[in-house]
Amino acid sequence: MNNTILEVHNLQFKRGNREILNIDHFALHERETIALIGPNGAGKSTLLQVMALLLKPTRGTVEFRGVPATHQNALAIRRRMAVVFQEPLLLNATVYENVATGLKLRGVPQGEIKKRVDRWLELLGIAHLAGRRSHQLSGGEAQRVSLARAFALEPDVLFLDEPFSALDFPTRLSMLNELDRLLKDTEIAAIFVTHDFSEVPYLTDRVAVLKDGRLVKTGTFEEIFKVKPRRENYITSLYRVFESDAAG
Ligand SMILES: Nc1ncnc2c1ncn2[C@@H]1O[C@H](COP(=O)(O)OP(=O)(O)OP(=O)(O)O)[C@@H](O)[C@H]1O
Repeated sequence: MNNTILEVHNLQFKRGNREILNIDHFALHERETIALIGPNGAGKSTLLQVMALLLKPTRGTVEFRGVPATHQNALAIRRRMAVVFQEPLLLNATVYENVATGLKLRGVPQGEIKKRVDRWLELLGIAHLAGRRSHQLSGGEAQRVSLARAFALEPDVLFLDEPFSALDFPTRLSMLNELDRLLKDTEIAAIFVTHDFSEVPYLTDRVAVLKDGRLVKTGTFEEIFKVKPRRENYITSLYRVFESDAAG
């Protein structure tokens, strides 16, 4: 496929002497959603942060639309990306200001900022919270703000690091469905990190399995799990994906 938006080559990431990641090649394509899964400590968050240019690899390259990231172009590339973390990390300000701030920093004109913020607060069902300060929000509301902030940036790539793991089950389910719809509508490419297999069928064109810092499998949901993706809880049947280390 030549519609690659983000790609890593010959990647190694070390903390001190300890190798955390060692990945020959991994690519995200335009409009694609990849679920990055693996056990605790496999290196999922680290890989996400390396791909989002928040951590510098010890060796190897991250390419954005075929251009290797360097010290000189990293900021410009990062402005084409947005990250949503497990903790919403909101500013101590109103919901509106939280969504608007990134746009101000990017020099988006005032009128356009208002249009975009209003649109995304509406789409995420939090328009009524625009004037509410961040510390007065529930966990689910705060994560909606965090998603609105990311989508309002109109990124080319969205990184999601276990964004819903702190939410209760019904909230998580509705957020997964909404996020799936928003990604389809906007055609933003995304990497979604989760260690909860029940989330995988919601946001997946392909699945990448990371174990001990290595990519042990990539493929469609069916190729990886040998079952059709259905939006229900697969927890027990899906553990077999970790039984083999064969790359694929
Ligand atoms: N700041 C840090 N300093 C030292 N080691 C770290 C740091 N952050 C992560 N690690 C180590 O790097 C390895 C990979 O961590 P990472 O958070 O990327 O894994 P993960 O797959 O996202 O795990 P989880 O599912 O538990 O979130 C782990 O062994 C972890 O202990």
